[in-house]
Amino acid sequence: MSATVISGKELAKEKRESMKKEVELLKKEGIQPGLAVILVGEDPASQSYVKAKQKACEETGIYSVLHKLDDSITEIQLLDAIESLNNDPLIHGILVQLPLPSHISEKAVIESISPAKDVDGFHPISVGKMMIGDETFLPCTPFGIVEMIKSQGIAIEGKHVVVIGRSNIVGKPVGQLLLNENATVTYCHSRTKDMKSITKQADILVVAVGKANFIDASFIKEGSVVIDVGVNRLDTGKLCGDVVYDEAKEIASFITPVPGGVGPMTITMLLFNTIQSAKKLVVSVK
Ligand SMILES: Nc1nc(=O)c2c([nH]1)NC[C@@H]1CN(c3ccc(C(=O)N[C@@H](CCC(=O)O)C(=O)O)cc3)C=[N+]21
Repeated sequence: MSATVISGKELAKEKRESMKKEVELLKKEGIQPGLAVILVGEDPASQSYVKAKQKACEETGIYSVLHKLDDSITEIQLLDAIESLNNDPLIHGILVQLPLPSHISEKAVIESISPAKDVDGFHPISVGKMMIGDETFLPCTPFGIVEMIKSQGIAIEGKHVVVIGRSNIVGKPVGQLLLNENATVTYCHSRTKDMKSITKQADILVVAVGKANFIDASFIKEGSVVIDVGVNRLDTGKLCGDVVYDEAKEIASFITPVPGGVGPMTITMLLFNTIQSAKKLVVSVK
């Protein structure tokens, strides 16, 4: 039997429609959610992601500003730009597009963003709160993945989740969020021995490696849920995930496609976090 395809694109569309209504109501209260995106340099992939984020803001009624900075900028200049956005009352969310040029410390930059405007959820304060289950901005890709799983009525509690990848922006936090939902979580990574024997036990397999065709059908348990976080641009220009989709689709019960899967949900949760941030301000003004 062929798996049910979880369309991130469709779910994103639904969520963005209801967020648009929420933004209209907020505007009536005199507040328009505002997102600032900082892009350093000319990387074509980063440029296209940033464009997609801006378009999504526009469609939802969120105010967005793009700060395009030359890649010769110094770290101090970038930190100054962030500081002025931290103090800008029209801005509720700040996103610095990663990766940054190698002469700039990503750690210093992330830590300079006010935790109150950290809509990416990358600041150590946000990460710590997520870890202990306190309310905070959740990182957009992991948050989007949890929403996709829940949208299908799939129970997470008690399930064996296997995450392949341990990056700070996807692998580690997606495991933590699913643990918070009472899953049993195992992490696999480049030093894992006999990865297949572990992934074969996964009820929910999250693949965040960044290598095209890394996971074929032989790694997947019959009837499992396969979440493909990979965004790999092939030489042909085609975008593909980390999973051999056509094979996996015949074994899994649910699968996310690339494109049209996790990517559009990442942007949607960024909009969600920006609206949440603006709402906190409304409450504090009242
Ligand atoms: N501070 C920061 N926050 C991020 O959230 C962040 C980042 N830096 N750096 C880069 C990654 C990557 N990322 C994606 C978002 C959407 C799609 C997306 O919507 N992809 C479409 C296809 C897009 C295309 O065709 O190129 C899809 O999968 O259907 C992909 C990748 C956010 N990132």
